[in-house]
Amino acid sequence: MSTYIKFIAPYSSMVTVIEECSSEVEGIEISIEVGNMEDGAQIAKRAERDNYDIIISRGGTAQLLRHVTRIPVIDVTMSGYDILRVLMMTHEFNETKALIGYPNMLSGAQAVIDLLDLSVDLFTIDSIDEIEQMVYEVRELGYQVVIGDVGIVESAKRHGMEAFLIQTGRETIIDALEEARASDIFFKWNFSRTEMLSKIIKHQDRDVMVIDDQGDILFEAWHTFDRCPINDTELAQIPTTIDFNYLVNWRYYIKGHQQVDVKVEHFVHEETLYFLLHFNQHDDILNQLDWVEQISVKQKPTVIAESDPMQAVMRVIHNGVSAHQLFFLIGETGTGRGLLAHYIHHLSWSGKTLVEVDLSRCQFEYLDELLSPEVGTIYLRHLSQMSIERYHVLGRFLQKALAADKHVVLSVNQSVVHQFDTPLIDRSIEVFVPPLEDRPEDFKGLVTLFAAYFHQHFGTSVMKIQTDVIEELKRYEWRGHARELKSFLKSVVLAERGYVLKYEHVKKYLQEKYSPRSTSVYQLEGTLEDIEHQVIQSVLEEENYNQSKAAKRLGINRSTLWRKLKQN
Ligand SMILES: Nc1ncnc2c1ncn2[C@@H]1O[C@H](COP(=O)(O)OP(=O)(O)OP(=O)(O)O)[C@@H](O)[C@H]1O
Repeated sequence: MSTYIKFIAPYSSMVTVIEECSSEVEGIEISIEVGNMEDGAQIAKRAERDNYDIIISRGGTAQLLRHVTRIPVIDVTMSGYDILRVLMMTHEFNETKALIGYPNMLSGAQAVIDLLDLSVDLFTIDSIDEIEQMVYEVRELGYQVVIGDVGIVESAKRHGMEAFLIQTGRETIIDALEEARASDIFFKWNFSRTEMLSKIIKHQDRDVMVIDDQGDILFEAWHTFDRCPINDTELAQIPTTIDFNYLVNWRYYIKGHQQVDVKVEHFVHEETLYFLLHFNQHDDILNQLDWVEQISVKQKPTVIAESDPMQAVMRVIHNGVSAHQLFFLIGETGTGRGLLAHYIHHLSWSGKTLVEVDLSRCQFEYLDELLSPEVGTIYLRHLSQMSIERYHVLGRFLQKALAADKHVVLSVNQSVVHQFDTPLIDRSIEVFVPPLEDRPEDFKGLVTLFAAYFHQHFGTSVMKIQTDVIEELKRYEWRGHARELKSFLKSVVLAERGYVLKYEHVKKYLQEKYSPRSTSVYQLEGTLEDIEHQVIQSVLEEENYNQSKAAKRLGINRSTLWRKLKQN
């Protein structure tokens, strides 16, 4: 793209030199007019209307033009050569000579005069307004010849003096033309970049970024995000992995539980490739499904397994986890199947998410969403409440899940392997989780663990449990297994003020719990949540730990009941 230059020459003899020089600078189209000061100002105004890119002029005229036009004005500053030429030319004259000019021009002139031992005196002016007065004073001082710029020469002539104009040489004009061209390129580049960025802002794109082909950031604006949600390495990879056959490329990043979608558009501007990135936080669909709960298992779950049957369970899990992906945890509700599912997940996928799925309420058309890369283990519950026709859909999903390298854990009350195809079953293990009465050796560990848990979570004071408390607890029938034991213990330790959980105390609570009146007499201690929990436990007991029946009686749905049970 050419640079259109209006050269306003302050004197006519400059025109020929400019014409000669203009062919030596590439990329310019030049139009020359002669006009000093006010005449020059009129030319500049016309040049602005005619859309010239840049004006070049000299000295006082250039200074004046900067006030009358918005087009950039380049000043052809006088060089040492220009001054040297005029001084050499006037050297032969014997008349006394005065060089009048602005300070910047005179400092160079003084050096030339000193070096060549010339007889010229210098007189400084700071503005055009001082010209007349200075020329008058110089004449009064007896000087016969005046050297200077156009304004000074004209004034000297008016005062009847001999005057020599400092002419601009070729090299100075070429310098000015090159400067005009370089400045114009810079202005245009800057202008179009600003225009491009303002277009982006006008579109009100909120989370956007413009990067160049090196991945360097030129512009960024954030609204949903605090800052760029992808890291520097990911950002730098974008330009190198774009398919230019498409106007728009997409990139997806998993950040925690969120998916970040990046729409990448590319465009060429001034021969440079740029990328416009729009960032979107992808709605986490799993979050919206109320039959799915996403859990991050950060710590290895503590599983009490002192008893032989529980040790056998742990051995099966440890030995099977590397070669098997599908686990059937067979046992009654409250025996710890959920805890074991977390444990299995932690063994292989501690950095990923575990999703708990309530099959009784599952929308099967969304099941594939569970196969997203951040999910490590899928824990399926309430299979018995899923309609039998769904088995083949579930079977297909299990195959896909195993192919996607997930672990799947199913908690069931009895063996269901006969419902599935052989290829699936070959990759599965059945783990029989024993009822609490079959593992009395675990009571001590469980009671200690639960007491510590309540101390941590509710600030209860019990730190130590008397041995006969454990023995007493073993004698009772815990139909809700570990969950019921935990719940009972919660009521007891909440009421306890001392550090030691004593036999008499526990005995009293057990009697109340198992007396016919117990279901309607609640401990009105603790928070509203604690009292609610006692009510839930009583109803569960009365319904023989059938959660569906209990939920129905309490007027809440099954998943709410389950969540409430889990909170404790
Ligand atoms: N062996 C164990 N060691 C430590 N805690 C246990 C153990 N077994 C069960 N628990 C605790 O008892 C409570 C009930 O266990 P869990 O929820 O795992 O049972 P579940 O068999 O999954 O029952 P449901 O299917 O009804 O939820 C949980 O708080 C769990 O942490």
